[in-house]
Amino acid sequence: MAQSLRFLSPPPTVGIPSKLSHSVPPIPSLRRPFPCPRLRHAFSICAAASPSPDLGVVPLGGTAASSIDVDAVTEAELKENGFRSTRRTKLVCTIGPATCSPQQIEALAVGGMNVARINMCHGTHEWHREVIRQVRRLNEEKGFAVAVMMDTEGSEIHMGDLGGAASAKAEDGEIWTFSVRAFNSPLPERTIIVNYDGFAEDIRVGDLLLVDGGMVRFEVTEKIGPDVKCRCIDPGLLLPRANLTFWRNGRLVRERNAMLPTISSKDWLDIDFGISEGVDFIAVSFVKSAEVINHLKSYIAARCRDKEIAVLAKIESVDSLKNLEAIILASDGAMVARGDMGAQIPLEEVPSAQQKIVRTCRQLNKPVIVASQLLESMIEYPTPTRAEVADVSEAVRQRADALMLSGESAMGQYPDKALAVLRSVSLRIERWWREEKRHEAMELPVVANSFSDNIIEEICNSAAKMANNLGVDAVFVFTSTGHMASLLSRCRPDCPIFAFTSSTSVRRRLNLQWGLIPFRLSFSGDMESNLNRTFALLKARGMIQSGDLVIALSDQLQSIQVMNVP
Ligand SMILES: Nc1ncnc2c1ncn2[C@@H]1O[C@H](COP(=O)(O)OP(=O)(O)O)[C@@H](O)[C@H]1O
Ligand SMILES: C=C(OP(=O)(O)O)C(=O)O
Ligand SMILES: [K+]
Ligand SMILES: [Mg+2]
Repeated sequence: MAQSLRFLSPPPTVGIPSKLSHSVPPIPSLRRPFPCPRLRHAFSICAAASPSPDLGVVPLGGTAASSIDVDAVTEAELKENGFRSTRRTKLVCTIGPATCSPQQIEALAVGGMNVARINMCHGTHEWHREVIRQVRRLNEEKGFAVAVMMDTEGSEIHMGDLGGAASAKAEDGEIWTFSVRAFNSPLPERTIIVNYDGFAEDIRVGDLLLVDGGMVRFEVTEKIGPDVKCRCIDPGLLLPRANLTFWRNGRLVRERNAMLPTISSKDWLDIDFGISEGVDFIAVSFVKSAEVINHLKSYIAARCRDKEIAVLAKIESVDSLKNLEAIILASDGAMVARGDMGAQIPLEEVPSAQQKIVRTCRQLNKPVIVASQLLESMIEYPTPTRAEVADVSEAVRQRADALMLSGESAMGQYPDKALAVLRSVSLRIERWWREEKRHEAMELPVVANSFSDNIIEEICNSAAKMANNLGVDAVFVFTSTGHMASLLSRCRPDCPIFAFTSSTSVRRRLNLQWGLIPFRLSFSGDMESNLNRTFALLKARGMIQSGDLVIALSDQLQSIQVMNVP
C-alpha cells in the first residue's frame, strides 16, 4: 500500500524563467535602506571603560567579555531614528539564483533581512552549503545575526524539470501528457513527468489537475497506462518542479498520496545536511500531526546535543488545519504557507485560516511567519500592486512575527525593492497602529508548566504592561535561553525589546521574533554590573542616551527595574 515518491534530478541552479531572466540590479540608489555611511564597519563594540581605545576591533565572533555584538543596520537605525521607529515585524527572504552571491546576500541583510530561507525543493547541497556559509561569514564579519532556515521539500507531488527548459507555456485547449514513465531526454512534446508513482492510479477522468495551486489548470480526459492525458482549461506558464494537486467535485482529492510520509527519505538526507551545516530553523512542509514534529525534535536532540535547531511547522494542508493547536504546541513556531494552502482549501478560506494561525501562535507563545505571494507581482515589476500592500499591512496589523518573500527574492528581478516594500509598509503600519492605539489587548493564556516558569511569565506580562503605561523607551532583557525575551515579544509592547544573550545561536533564533533587537553580550548574575556595562557599551556607540527610560529584566533575577539611563 505504501507509495513512494521518485525524486527527479535537481534543476539547474540558476535556471530563471526566460521572461524573468535579467541580471539582478545592484542595490537601488533610490529608496536606499538606511542612508548610513558607516555600514562597512564591523560591530563588536568595546565598553567605553575598556582598556582598548579601538572601538570595533574586538575579535570577530565577539567572545571578548567587554564587547557587544550588533550589526551596523540596527545601530544606524537606533542612532538616527530612535527606539520608537525600529521595525518590529521581522523579514524572511528566500535565497535563490537572484540573490545567492555574497554581494546580494549582504544587500538583503543591509535591507533588513532577519532570516535567510533555503528551499530544499530546489538546488543541490553544494549550492545550499555555499549560501549558508555566506550568511555565516556575513554574520561573523559584520555583526549581523541573520538566521538560516532550511525548508524541507516534503512528500508533495510535483512535475519534473521540463527537460532543461526554463519554462513551458500551456495554451487553452492543448492536450498535455502527464506521465510517471522514465523518459530519456529530450522529452516528447507537451509531456510532463510526475514524481509520484501512484499518480495515474489515483487520478480519474474528469478530475481537475492544478499546477502551482491553480496558476495553470487541466482537465483529465483519458488514462492510458502510466500516461494521463489532460486538456488545458486555464492557460499559463509551467515552471520546473511546480507542484500538482487534483480536485474532484470541487474538493481536493486525497487518495493514497495522503499516506505518503511527511518527511520523505530525501527530506531526512536534507535534514542531516541541515544539522551538519548548523542551520537555525528547519521548517517542515505539509505537516499533518504533532507526532512528526515530536519525532524530528527528538531526532535533532539526539544528533546535536550542543546546538539547538528550532523546528517550524508549515501549516498548508487540510490535516494541519484540523490539528492546528496540537501541532503548534509541539513546534517551536509555525509558517502560514499560503501557497500550498490555497491549493488545498478554497482560496476564500485562506484569510480566516491565516488569522486563526497567527492568533493561536501568539497565544501559545510561538513565532509565526506569514508566507507566499505577499508581493508576487514584484517578481516582474518594480512596484507592488495596491492589493499586495494591503495584504502586507493586514499581516503586520495581525502582528505576525515575520513576513516572508519567496519567488520575489529567490528568482525575481527586484529582490531588494521587494524587501524595501516589506520594510517600509511594516514600519508605516506599525506606527499608524501605535498612534491610533488600535491594537486589541489579547487575552494571553498561561503557557508556563511550572511555578517558576509562571513567575517569569507574570513578570514579562507585567513589565510589558508597565512599559506601555509609563511610555518607556525600551525594555532590556538579559536572557540565556531566549525564553524570557520571547515571552516579552508575545505581549507585543509599544516599545522595542533589547534582548541580550551570550549565545550567538540564541541571538540568531531571536531574530525571527516580533519586536526583539537581539544583541550578543556576555553577562553575569550581577544585574547592577550588567546594566552599568550595557549602558556604557550602548552609550559609547550612541545607541542610547542619558535620560532614556528603560525597564530591565533578567531571567536570573525575579525583579522588574525601571530606571533612567545614567
Ligand atoms: N535554490 C534554488 N535554486 C533555483 N531556483 C530556486 C531556488 N530556490 C527558489 N527557486 C525559485 O524560486 C521560486 C520560488 O521559490 P519558493 O516559493 O520557495 O519555491 P516553490 O515555488 O517551489 O514553492 C521557485 O519556484 C524556483 O523557481
Ligand atoms: C511556503 C510555502 O511552501 P513552499 O514554497 O515550499 O511550497 C507555501 O506553500 O506557501
Ligand atoms: K519547501
Ligand atoms: Mg508549500
